[in-house]
This record gives sequence, C-alpha cells and structure tokens, in this order.
Amino acid sequence: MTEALDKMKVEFIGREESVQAVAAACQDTGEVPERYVRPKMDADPLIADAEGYALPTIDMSRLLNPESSEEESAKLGAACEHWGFFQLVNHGVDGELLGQTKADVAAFFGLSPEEKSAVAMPPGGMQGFGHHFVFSEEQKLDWADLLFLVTRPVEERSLGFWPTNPSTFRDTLDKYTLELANVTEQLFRFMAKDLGVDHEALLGTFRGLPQCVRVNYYPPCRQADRVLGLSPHTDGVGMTLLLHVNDVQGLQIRKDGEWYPVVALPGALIVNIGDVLEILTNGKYKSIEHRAVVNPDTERITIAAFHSAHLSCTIGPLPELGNARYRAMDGVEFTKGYFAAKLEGRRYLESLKL
Ligand SMILES: O=C(O)CCC(=O)C(=O)O
Ligand SMILES: [Fe+2]
Repeated sequence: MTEALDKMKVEFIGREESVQAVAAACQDTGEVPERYVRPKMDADPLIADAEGYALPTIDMSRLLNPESSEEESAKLGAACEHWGFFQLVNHGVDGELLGQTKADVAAFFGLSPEEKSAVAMPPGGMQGFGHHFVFSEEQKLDWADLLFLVTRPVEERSLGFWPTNPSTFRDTLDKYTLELANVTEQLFRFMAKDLGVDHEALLGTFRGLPQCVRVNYYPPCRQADRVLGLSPHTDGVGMTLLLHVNDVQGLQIRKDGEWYPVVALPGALIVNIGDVLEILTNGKYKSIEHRAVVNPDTERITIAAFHSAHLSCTIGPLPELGNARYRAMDGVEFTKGYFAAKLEGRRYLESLKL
C-alpha cells in the first residue's frame, strides 16, 4: 500500500511548522495566526442538548454471545444505517495494552520538536510526523499535528517512520493495531449478518485488513472557537476505530444538517462507517461527516485506526443489495479520487452516485 500511495501522486504541500509550536508561541498573547482562523464557525451552530440525541452503544460481548447476538446485530445494523457512528464497549482489547498505548502516544507528543522530527513526514509524503491535506498556500489550516503510519499488511510498514522514543512505542503499536484489526474483522462479520450478505463477500474487499493509523494531536487554543482541529470530512476507508488518549472531548458529527458533540464513554472505541462501506452496502450504511474542535485549556489526543479496502479490489455495491446506486471502481482509483476531492465533506461520495 505504501508504494501504491506514493504512486497516487497526491499533490500535498509540505508544511514544516508544528502546530504545537505555534500554540506554544501564541499562548501568552492569545493571538492566533490568520491562517488558522475560520471565518464561518458561527454560521455552523452546535446542538449540544437536543432531545433524543444519544450515540448508540454496541456491546461486543453481546454480539459474541449466541443468546443475544441476533438482537445486538440488529442494533448494530440500525446504528450503521441511522448514525454511521457508534460507541463499542466490551470490545475485548486488553485494558493494560490500552493504557500502554495511551502512555506511549502521549510520551511521543511530549518530546521536543527536534526529537519528533526524527520521524518527520518528508515533503509530499504521507507517513510520519507532520500534516495532511494541505493543498494550497491560501487554505485555512487545521489546529493539529499528526503521526500517520501504515500498520498493515505488516510487510508494508515503513519502520523508519515508527518512533523509537519512547522505547516501547513500536511494540505497543504493533500489539494495539493487531487487536483493532481483529475487532474490525469481527464487526464486519456481524455487519454481514445484519445485511444478509455472505460475509466472505464483504470481508473479501478488505482482504488482509489493510490498516493505517493516524494519531491526532490538538494543542489547546485560547481562541478555540475560532479554529478547527480537523476540518469536516468523511473517512475514505471501510471503517475507523477511534480511541481517546486523554479524556478530552472534541469530536462532532453532522446529523440532519446540524453538528452534534460526541461524548466518548471511558474505554469505548468510537466506530464510524467510511465511504467504502457506504458504497459496498449500496447506501444502507452511512458515511457521516465529522470534524474535531479544540479545547481552550487542554491538549487533546486521539488515535484513529483506518481499515481500508484492498487496493486491487473492486469497490462497488454488493450485488445482493439491489440495483447499484454507486459507480464501481478499483481501490487505487477510489483513493486517488478521494484525495483529489480535497476532503470537501461528502462531495466525492455524492459524485459517485449513479
Ligand atoms: O480526533 C477526532 O476526534 C477525529 C479524528 C478523525 O476524524 C480522523 O482522524 O479521521
Ligand atoms: Fe475522520
């Protein structure tokens, strides 16, 4: 996949500046550099206490228990159809491993800029410590640094971008991402059950469970309501599992045209359906626009694990799910188109509708 990503010739502009350093420099004055100030934030109100708004919670232990599996699978299906997002509890990922993952990730972002630059993203590259989706000198910038790594298939890892400080980082990430790949595979099986499709047909598209990880670091900002940590987007993958490293909230999802905050349960994984699964399910499951806001006082760190289609697989609606409502294409063409559309909400996905 690394090679294929390189071949896609995504035209990103490299950006040297660490937002963590920008944030530190403007902490005293509270002034935010113009390139980060969003003009339209007020036009996009946040609905915090809407009645009936509660992100569904899915319990993996109930999915796995034959006595409750059918009921929980139906609940899972309803969450994917109506929300495109849910919280996964009792997911079985070892608590100690979760703790170590959080500690190692936080320790990496706590290093000095010089130390972090040991794994800096090269200009025009995808992996390492840096920024994504900077297409022009004029574009508003996200208030976040990131560390992006290909984690699966194992033979496609570029270990040069994997931090060695803290010394446990690589081993911990290896174990954590394997656990998440297993959780993802189980979820695909229960989704296939809910959809009434052959699970091999669904799993085949994700052969070998290609996986990338993006660690998001959002520094605090005294003018938090004037910047965005992560611009509105959908994920161009099958499914994403998000872990909150510290208990600072900031994820928002767009539902029925309004922005709603997600309040993550301690220890839960936030799961969302990506564009590829919306296409495969012929629109039954929804890939929902989301964004991240910044906290005025506290840093926020999250780990998103993306599970993508195999690049050589066809991405198109499963024939069992009725007349195709989306155009079919291979994984490389899909991913190229996703990046070329510059993450403008659901625009790319909509353009694939027949
Ligand atoms: O950090 C978050 O809350 C959202 C992260 C996200 O959407 C992403 O990395 O794609
Ligand atoms: Fe996302």
